[in-house]
Amino acid sequence: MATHLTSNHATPGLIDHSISITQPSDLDAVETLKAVQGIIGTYLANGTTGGRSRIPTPESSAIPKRLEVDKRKVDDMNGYQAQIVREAADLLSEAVLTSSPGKDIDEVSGQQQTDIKAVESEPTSNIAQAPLNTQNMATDQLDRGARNSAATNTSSGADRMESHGVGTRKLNGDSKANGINTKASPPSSTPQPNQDLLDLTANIAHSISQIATDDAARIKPVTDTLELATALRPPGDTIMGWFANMSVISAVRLFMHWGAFDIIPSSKGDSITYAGLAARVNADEGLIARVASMLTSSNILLHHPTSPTHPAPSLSHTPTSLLLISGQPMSAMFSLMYNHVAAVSTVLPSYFDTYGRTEPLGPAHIPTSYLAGRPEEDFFSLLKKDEPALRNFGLAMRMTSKRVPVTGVYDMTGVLRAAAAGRETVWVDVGGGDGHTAKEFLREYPGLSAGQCVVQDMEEVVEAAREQGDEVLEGVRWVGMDFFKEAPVEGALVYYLRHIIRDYSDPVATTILRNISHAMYPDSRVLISEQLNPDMASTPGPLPLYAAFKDFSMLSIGGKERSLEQFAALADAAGLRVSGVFRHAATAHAVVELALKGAGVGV
Ligand SMILES: C[S@@+](CC[C@H](N)C(=O)[O-])C[C@H]1O[C@@H](n2cnc3c(N)ncnc32)[C@H](O)[C@@H]1O
Repeated sequence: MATHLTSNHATPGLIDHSISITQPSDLDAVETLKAVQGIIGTYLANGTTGGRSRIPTPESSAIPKRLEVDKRKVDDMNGYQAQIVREAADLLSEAVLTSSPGKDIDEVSGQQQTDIKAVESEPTSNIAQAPLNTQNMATDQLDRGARNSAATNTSSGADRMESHGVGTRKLNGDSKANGINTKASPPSSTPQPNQDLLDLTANIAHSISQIATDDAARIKPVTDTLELATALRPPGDTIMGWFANMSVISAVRLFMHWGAFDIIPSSKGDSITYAGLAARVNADEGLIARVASMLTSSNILLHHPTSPTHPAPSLSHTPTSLLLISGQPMSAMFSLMYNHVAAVSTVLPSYFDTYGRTEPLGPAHIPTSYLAGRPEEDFFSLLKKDEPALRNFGLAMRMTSKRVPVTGVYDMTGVLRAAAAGRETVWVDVGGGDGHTAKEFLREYPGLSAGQCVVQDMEEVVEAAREQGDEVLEGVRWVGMDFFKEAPVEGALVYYLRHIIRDYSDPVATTILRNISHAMYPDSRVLISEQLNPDMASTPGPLPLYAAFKDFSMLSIGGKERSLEQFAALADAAGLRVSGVFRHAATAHAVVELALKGAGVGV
């Protein structure tokens, strides 16, 4: 993965490094989005000229009240692309024609017009290879766009059209998202496109141009696409959608519990009859059909009616259901989320009635341990006593390294310099689990040797990891410890905490950091690698939904996601200071670097 490191000294005294990823683009998706933009662009270009409408009147239009898809462009595409373009054009034309041009538009300086040609004429490769300052600017705008646009997730589609439309975007200064020029043009009495939706489509196209094969970079366009869908969906359907989701989750849970995903043949083209599956899981065929219906309706499994190739109704896997087969990290994560978020949600009201309406302080007396009937335990001590659950947790953590970047965020120059100079202990992975993240660093940076690395975790975890005998980790020093009580390795260059601090409340997180601070040398650094929330007080609009959900789910175990200001407060309480911030462009993930207060330049 090629990365560019840039520094942005926006906050005095704080180094803010932003990573932009230069990757090959997903051309099919980009072309599709560009075609959608082209349609919107054509509509806009025809729609207003100096205030005079050039849109054909409904009577003279061959396809009245619909955007006319450029037939030649669609014919050039493959069937799937063409279908997406037609559907998008239909959806957008509905939104365009149903959104009210009145109040919002009058409040701003006239209808804005997106100059889509600027994007269309720029080859995708140019977008990916644009000068760094341009890329970072675009990314920054995208991030702000995501935050602003996430506002709509909490309001109904109808509210959104009225209160989060053109006017809001304009007021938030977000009308030039992604470097796409917007021009003011006089208001027109003709029904006008909703600029917010057009900006969002442009955002999506831009984000897709940045993605390659890693899941992390796909999150942004997916989130924006969901927002687009939310904006276009009638409000009642949004709520009905939640009900449907609840049933999907129940059905997935049942199929996992019955081992049904494991029994459906996983090789391409293979299927199993409903009757066959029912027999294998010892269930009634009618029951299997009803549960499976939730999964086929939501495109998790594929239904095959009776046909020459399927003598009886059958089921087969999709790429999604393959991830739910036991032993897959995503399947492990589903169990984790089900047990510690979905199931815990049923006791949250009584938990807060019992403990008071305050953030859980932890590490014990958290919603998860309350549900388990052992409130005096903390999350990990509960896990330690349940061997399958502990194994499942370790497996689930592997999934997070696929979706959230491990390497490629922090600038490793100083680390590699210290490694080359022969420093005894360069890297201590605190709460490093089975060493899967240490392994990624060792693979990515051959200059760092296993003997210079330590992986610390609870005794039980370290024992199990050692037994795995992973080749890449050979030579790594494994240390069983309790980070609430100690930091047994002194003077390492880096104390790396990935997804540790977020598991705990402020007082507990401070204890962990303070213990580490006692082991640090003046040039040592703590690296906190996790989600970095925007500051709620100064950011217009709420968190992106994905970021909010991650924070809310941490509530169950007494943890939280934090902003830079919150990390700075933690650091201060632990005798440390924030010395750098390294953001990942495609996700909300970052590495926050801490140094001892008063220590000079280090890494
Ligand atoms: C959320 S996981 C993160 C694992 C890994 N850093 C990653 O990013 O995948 C938290 C880790 O902290 C470890 N842990 C929990 N309590 C601990 C304690 N008191 N002392 C040391 N390690 C602990 C857990 O066993 C687990 O491996």
